[in-house]
Amino acid sequence: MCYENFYKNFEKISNFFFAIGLVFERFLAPRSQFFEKVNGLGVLGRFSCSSDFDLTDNTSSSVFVMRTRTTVALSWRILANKSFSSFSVTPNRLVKSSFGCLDRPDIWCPSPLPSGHTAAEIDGKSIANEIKATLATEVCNMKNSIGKVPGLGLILVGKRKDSLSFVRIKKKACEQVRIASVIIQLPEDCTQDEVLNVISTLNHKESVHGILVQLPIPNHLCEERIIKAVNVEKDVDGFHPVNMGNLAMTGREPLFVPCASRGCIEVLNRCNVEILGKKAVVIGRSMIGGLPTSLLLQRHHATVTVVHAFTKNPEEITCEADILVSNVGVPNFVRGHWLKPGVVVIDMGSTLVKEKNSSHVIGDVCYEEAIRKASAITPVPGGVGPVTISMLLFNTLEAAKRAYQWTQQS
Ligand SMILES: NC(=O)C1=CN([C@@H]2O[C@H](COP(=O)(O)OP(=O)(O)OC[C@H]3O[C@@H](n4cnc5c(N)ncnc54)[C@H](OP(=O)(O)O)[C@@H]3O)[C@@H](O)[C@H]2O)C=CC1
Ligand SMILES: Nc1nc(=O)c2c([nH]1)NC[C@@H]1CN(c3ccc(C(=O)N[C@@H](CCC(=O)O)C(=O)O)cc3)C=[N+]21
Repeated sequence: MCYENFYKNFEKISNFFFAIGLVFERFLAPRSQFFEKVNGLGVLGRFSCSSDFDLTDNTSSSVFVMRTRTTVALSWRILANKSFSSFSVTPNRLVKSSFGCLDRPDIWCPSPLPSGHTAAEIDGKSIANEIKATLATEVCNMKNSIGKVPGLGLILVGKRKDSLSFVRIKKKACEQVRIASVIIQLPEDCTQDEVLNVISTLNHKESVHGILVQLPIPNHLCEERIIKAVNVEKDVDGFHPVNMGNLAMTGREPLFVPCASRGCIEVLNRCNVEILGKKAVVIGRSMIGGLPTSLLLQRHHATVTVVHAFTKNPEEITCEADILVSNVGVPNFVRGHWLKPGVVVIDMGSTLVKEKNSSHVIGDVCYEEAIRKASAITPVPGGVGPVTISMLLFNTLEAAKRAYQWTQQS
């Protein structure tokens, strides 16, 4: 009875919100900067006023309680003037609620974004330039104070076009911030020992503070042994099992965090995207991309789901994400209908595609479709890739600072 009385009043209020929300959404929102807040009200109303349940039944009552709590939480968020992305955490699948399992289909669908909506394009190049400017100053200060600069050794086995291109980009970035770099190229058919010898030489070289073996390497070589051979203190890729293990363990600090994953968090932070408590879905679980990114997102207190090649119906998982990271290497893999409206998309895919005489890189996400749904998205090229490179420079400077026990103040 108590519920019923409360519900009657509650429904009146929520219907009122719903009506206002609809009016704004239909007539004013397309021209109003206040759409985000108003849409939130529409969502709130729509969420709470759907009355397809019977209050006499216990399960429905618990749903009602859940709706009430959600609505109160949403109201608080609206009043607290939070951003649109905050609304995207609305639980739209009551069936999965911990408040009781209902054998019902979805009863609320997110309202569509206004027609003509396009996501904010995240400018990774500018972010990378900002980071590089700070790093360049620090490298210069180091040089002036102790007469040393950080050094990076890049090992490239074989002649893969994409690897060659990535290594060149890394070397050029080093030059921009005055980090010394050396590329050591080995033939496709080199032996395991030859690679290990090069790593050992660089491990002992005082002027080299970071070592990177460009991946993938030819199949006859043992990736595991090669990565393990890099001195943990020079492992600027963060792929050494000790660094990766420490990343996975709460309370432990890896010496280096993989550059792409750090780049992903850097992009989210700089775009003021809240990570804590958000649903993040990472597509891919490779050592260089998906796995460390999922670990790092957990460290930032996101609730993380990993999608991989054996995941059934991946779109059912991705469409719940507030933050979606894709690291697969298949162009246009992620389609528009895989996304929840308002999601923030980080496209880590970077596949080199040949076209007649030229070649260019393509991401994993179908950009044209995604911009109709996402609130923000990293393009390819010019998104998270350049930030990844700047994180490699950051890690190399960190390695040198540790080696010389040098800090800005000293
Ligand atoms: N921008 C950046 O900073 C970086 C970009 N990259 C780019 O990311 C892409 C992936 O690289 P890399 O991690 O080396 O590739 P890998 O091939 O090592 O890993 C690909 C991942 O995608 C998963 N996958 C493959 N097919 C599917 C599918 N149909 N559905 C769901 N998941 C699938 C695989 O799952 P499973 O494990 O089950 O096989 C695997 O975990 C490349 O384009 C690369 O250039 C990589 C690192 C950094
Ligand atoms: N040991 C190792 N460490 C890596 O970090 C590593 C690796 N191996 N193997 C391959 C992947 C891939 N990766 C990219 C980094 C930057 C861009 C990048 O800067 N992309 C530019 C475009 C590049 C272009 O135009 O060719 C952009 O997106 O704007 C892309 C991909 C690092 N990886």
